[in-house]
Amino acid sequence: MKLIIFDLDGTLLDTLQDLGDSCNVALQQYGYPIHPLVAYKKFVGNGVQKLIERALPEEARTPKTITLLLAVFKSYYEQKPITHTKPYTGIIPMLQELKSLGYLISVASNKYHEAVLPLMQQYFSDIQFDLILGHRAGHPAKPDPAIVLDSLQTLGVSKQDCFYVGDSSVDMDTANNAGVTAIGVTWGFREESELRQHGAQHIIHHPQELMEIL
Ligand SMILES: O=C(O)COP(=O)(O)O
Repeated sequence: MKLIIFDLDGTLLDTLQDLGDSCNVALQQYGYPIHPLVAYKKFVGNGVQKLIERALPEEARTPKTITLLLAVFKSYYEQKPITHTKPYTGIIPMLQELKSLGYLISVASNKYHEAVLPLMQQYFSDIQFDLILGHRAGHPAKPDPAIVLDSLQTLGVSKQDCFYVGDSSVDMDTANNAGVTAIGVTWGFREESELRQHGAQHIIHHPQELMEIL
């Protein structure tokens, strides 16, 4: 059976504005300069702790400050209604088609696991994902291949039957580190050149193009 593993932020869901807004609220609360949304395209990808670290001025990137801002970020991100997040155009029909053709589908995100689950419930409750994994404390984050290898083991799939789909260098590195096929998507947060430099074996510009590769 073939497994398609999807990254979440920038691949299935456009989460940029809600992430950026939440981080800007935290920055503002402690008197640090905020960023335009476009800057967040480069900050997202290695989990929320890294997002906050990158958003802070270099001299303020201490563990204590990051922890303080992280608490504000999480309370805002988890409590405010998620208003701007949405699946990219064509994602839902593509997922439905994969399921109807018998593929296994899963999510492997660097977003903390507790935030991944409600988002999946809110936007994909009609689609039966076979596994959903966000970043869990004590587990290495992507680009470490552990999350992919765990998924393969849990679902009983071999590497050659696994395709990993993502929008960033972190995703391409993760797929290559795990030894599975790396598919880069250009509708997310990063440039096609970045995906190619990090070993994308295929590049797609619209979700429907995925079907041609599988
Ligand atoms: O939270 C992040 O930084 C990125 O999450 P992702 O792995 O779903 O892109």
